[in-house]
Amino acid sequence: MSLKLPQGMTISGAIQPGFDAILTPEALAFVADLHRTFEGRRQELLAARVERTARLDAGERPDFLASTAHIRAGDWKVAPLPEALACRRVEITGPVDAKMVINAFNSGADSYMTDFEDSNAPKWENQIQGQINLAAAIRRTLTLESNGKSYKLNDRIATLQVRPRGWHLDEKHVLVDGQRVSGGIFDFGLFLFHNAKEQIARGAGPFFYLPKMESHLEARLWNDLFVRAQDKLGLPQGTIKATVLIETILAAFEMDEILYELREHSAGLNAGRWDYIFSCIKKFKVDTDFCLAERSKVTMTSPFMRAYALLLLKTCHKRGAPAIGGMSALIPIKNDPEKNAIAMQGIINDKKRDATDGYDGGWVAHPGLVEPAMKEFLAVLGDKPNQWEKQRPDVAVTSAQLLDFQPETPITEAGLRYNINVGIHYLGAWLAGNGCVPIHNLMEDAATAEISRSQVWQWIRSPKGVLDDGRKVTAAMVRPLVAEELAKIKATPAVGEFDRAAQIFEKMSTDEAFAEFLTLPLYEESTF
Ligand SMILES: CC(=O)SCCNC(=O)CCNC(=O)[C@H](O)C(C)(C)COP(=O)(O)OP(=O)(O)OC[C@H]1O[C@@H](n2cnc3c(N)ncnc32)[C@H](O)[C@@H]1OP(=O)(O)O
Ligand SMILES: O=CC(=O)O
Ligand SMILES: [Mg+2]
Repeated sequence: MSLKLPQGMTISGAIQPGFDAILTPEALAFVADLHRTFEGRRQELLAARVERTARLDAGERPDFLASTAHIRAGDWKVAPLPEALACRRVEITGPVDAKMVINAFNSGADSYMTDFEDSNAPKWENQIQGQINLAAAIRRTLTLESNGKSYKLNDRIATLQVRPRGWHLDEKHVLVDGQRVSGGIFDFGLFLFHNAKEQIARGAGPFFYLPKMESHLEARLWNDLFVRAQDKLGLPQGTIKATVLIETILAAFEMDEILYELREHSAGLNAGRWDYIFSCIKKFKVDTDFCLAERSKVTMTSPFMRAYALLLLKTCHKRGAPAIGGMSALIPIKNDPEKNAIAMQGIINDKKRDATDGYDGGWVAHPGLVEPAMKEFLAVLGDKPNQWEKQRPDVAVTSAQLLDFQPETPITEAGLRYNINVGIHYLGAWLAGNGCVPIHNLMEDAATAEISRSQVWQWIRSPKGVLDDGRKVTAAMVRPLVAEELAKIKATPAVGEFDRAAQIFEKMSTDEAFAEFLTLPLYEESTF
């Protein structure tokens, strides 16, 4: 099947039946316009990340910006939100395949964040089929027959929010004037073009989640993109609403500024804890003083995570914006009631803490978690849809608290093996086109896997990368463990390209250079 493409655009992805309904000449022309208008700025902002990294590597430490002190001190609020975004006690998230989409919409959650990002491997087919699924779901025509089960949408479904890819990712199958299009612009542009008017007519949307930003200038780029997109499509300015994930340590110092940049389009902030931990490791990876304990010991009650969560909450409510909690990686455990009860208690504790702090809602990974999470928010909110009015004058978070990276211990052989095992398993699944998998009874996606692989890299290099029995973590220690953990994974029924994944994992952990994102070399490597 061939497509009619706008001038200057080429598409190398296979055009399967039905893809032409999404890749229409008009929608592609809209994407090309956004690309031509904003690609220069995206590249400048990506270059600014590289410069900032060099300064951090040389010992600079982030702080609240002097140049934007007036914004932090100012008395302003974000624009009022539509009714459809007032109640977000439980938000379920998940990748864009048809079964997940239907199950998430029907899950009983208030909201559903559909994910072209952390939980989705950006295979060309996943991206376009995901757009097809969402367009059909919005029009209430999405159905599926699978494994003898019939899936269709309930009368009452969750409010949709869409997470496009972050600024660092390209869509390699689509070139405009010989340049790759930004993955985020591609996902956002196609979704908005096909669905904005339909969603407005139905009373909810278009709403987005924006990932992995590192500065308020990156938020300004999204805002400018929204303004142009609304103009081009004849949508009233301010129609688009977006929640920003604060999931980098640098963005934590610019929460007010990010809300301010997006104030006509803001739907608040979300505490994206997994990428946040990864970002801390990445940004301070060469600091010989910095070294976090093994993954399982770094939690929302660790000092730097607690400071970040409270600052996010306080900032949002001061600005009249929702504060949404992140996701525990715990998921229901089948066939083991005891372990399952412990996992459920973990979810309960997580949501209870967020709700009691003042958060308006939080994310869950699985439909089986909607009810327990909802119970904790209902216990605090009662009949109210949110607690935006809850201010936290008692909270005063300093730079030092945001940078108080405890705990540093323990690092055990089991923790090292765990990181290697999860890293290989996740990479293997991703290369096979699956961006979210259960591993050792936890949800693993691109963000959680980043922690695993970056810890191994850092422990090899940091003088503090020492096991609790006194052995220094080294490349020579890691290499045989890679082989052993690979063998364990291959002995399970798990599906993935594990041999290749183990090679990539070993190279990424032992190479001198640190790969900025796991998904960048993987995307180039992948056959999709
Ligand atoms: C760091 C971050 O970015 S967090 C946000 C990104 N991560 C996510 O969104 C996590 C999404 N969650 C998932 O992908 C899955 O829950 C997994 C991979 C963790 C576990 O999946 P599974 O092993 O298939 O779970 P399980 O077998 O218990 O699923 C039971 C049912 O629930 C469905 N289900 C599970 N998770 C979800 C979900 N998030 N949304 C919708 N449906 C879901 C399954 O499709 C299955 O449906 P079926 O009974 O009709 O066949
Ligand atoms: O996207 C969420 C995160 O925790 O990372
Ligand atoms: Mg994330």
